[in-house]
Amino acid sequence: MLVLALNAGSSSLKFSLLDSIDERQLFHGQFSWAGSEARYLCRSGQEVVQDFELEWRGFPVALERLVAELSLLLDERPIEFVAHRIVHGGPEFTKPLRITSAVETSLELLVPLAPLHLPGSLEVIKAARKALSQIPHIGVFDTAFHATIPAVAATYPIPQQWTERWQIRRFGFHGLSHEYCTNRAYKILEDESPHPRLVIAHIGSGISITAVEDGKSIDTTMGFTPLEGMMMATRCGNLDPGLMLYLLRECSFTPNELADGLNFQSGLLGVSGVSGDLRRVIGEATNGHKPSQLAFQIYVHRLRQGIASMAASMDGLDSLVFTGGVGTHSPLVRSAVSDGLSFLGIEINPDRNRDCVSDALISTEESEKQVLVIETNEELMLCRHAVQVIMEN
Ligand SMILES: Nc1ncnc2c1ncn2[C@@H]1O[C@H](COP(=O)(O)OP(=O)(O)O)[C@@H](O)[C@H]1O
Ligand SMILES: CC(=O)OP(=O)(O)O
Ligand SMILES: [Mg+2]
Repeated sequence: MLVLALNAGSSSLKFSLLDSIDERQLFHGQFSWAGSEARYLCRSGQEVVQDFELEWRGFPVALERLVAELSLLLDERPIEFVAHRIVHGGPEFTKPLRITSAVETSLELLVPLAPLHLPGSLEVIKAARKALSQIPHIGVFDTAFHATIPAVAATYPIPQQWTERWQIRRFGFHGLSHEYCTNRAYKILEDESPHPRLVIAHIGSGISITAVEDGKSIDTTMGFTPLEGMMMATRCGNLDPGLMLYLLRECSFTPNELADGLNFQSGLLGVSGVSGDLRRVIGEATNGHKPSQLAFQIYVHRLRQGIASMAASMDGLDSLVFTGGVGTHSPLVRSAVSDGLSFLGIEINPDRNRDCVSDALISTEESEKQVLVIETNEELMLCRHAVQVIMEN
């Protein structure tokens, strides 16, 4: 069966066409949300078979064009179902399911919990259900992998009545990526130890670091929303809640202004004043731009704290995994972060780190803990979960 997997993130929409039988990825590409133009590559394995530009007039146009291009390339072999990554499932959705109009309506209510993600996701779902109306569409939730987080790590220390009345918990995100990396790391490390305790650092536009024990998520740095935790591209990450009260009460911010500032104007962009794209921040920092240098330092400082805190949740770690756009492609970030973690028994080999083509081990032979770089594959997890839903129904 051919499955179209659509992964709507905060900075991009990635797509893959997979054969669910042998899990081969026939085409893979991505649109950038930013700008008025979208460019994508269709890949068959590593070989670029299509490379063309689209005029960006919203996702519906792009999707129609994509479906048309794919059917030509597939020689009319039909797409049999679509799997959608949905970042927030809230308390209601903890398992993958078939998307109906009622599900869409429930997801609209969750938009305030993931304002950077769900509006784009809903646009994608609506357009895809229209363009491919005859086939099932399955929603797979980023939050689902974290349903195993125990109360001690999932509960905020706020009045219990609030927690119960508004079903508040630390949900956690990037579940598809953490799940993929868990399976992949276990496979790579199978000769080393049977059930290594993993700290998985997913570092992309959004960042979450997860503690995985016996294959299960037991703690993670993102919480009720994807705003908690690390400093991100445009998101602030952890703040003193007292600061938000101060900004609201004393500095005449409205809740909407605060939400906009913390989601879209903070993080790397906010501190550097340059960009949320780490490559640009590093470029400016190298040229001596002081705010970009500070942005990079805070970014790394908080990543070290996040990794160490996840290790503490498991009484230590056996292996550290870097993944996500930055984790996979930036030797600089991996070495800067690891340099401050020698107290955890982490030591990376500079040559392996620099030359690494993932998936690879980059720790030294002497390092007490293994450090891996894994190229995540959220689209494959989307396909697997969606197939399960189709089989069960
Ligand atoms: N070589 C690199 N060095 C630093 N950052 C990189 C590099 N390659 C990609 N990135 C960053 O990765 C981010 C995208 O990560 P990704 O996980 O693909 O994003 P998304 O969160 O949209 O899924 C971009 O913001 C880009 O800055
Ligand atoms: C949850 C989240 O932040 O996702 P992304 O990194 O894809 O924006
Ligand atoms: Mg992503």
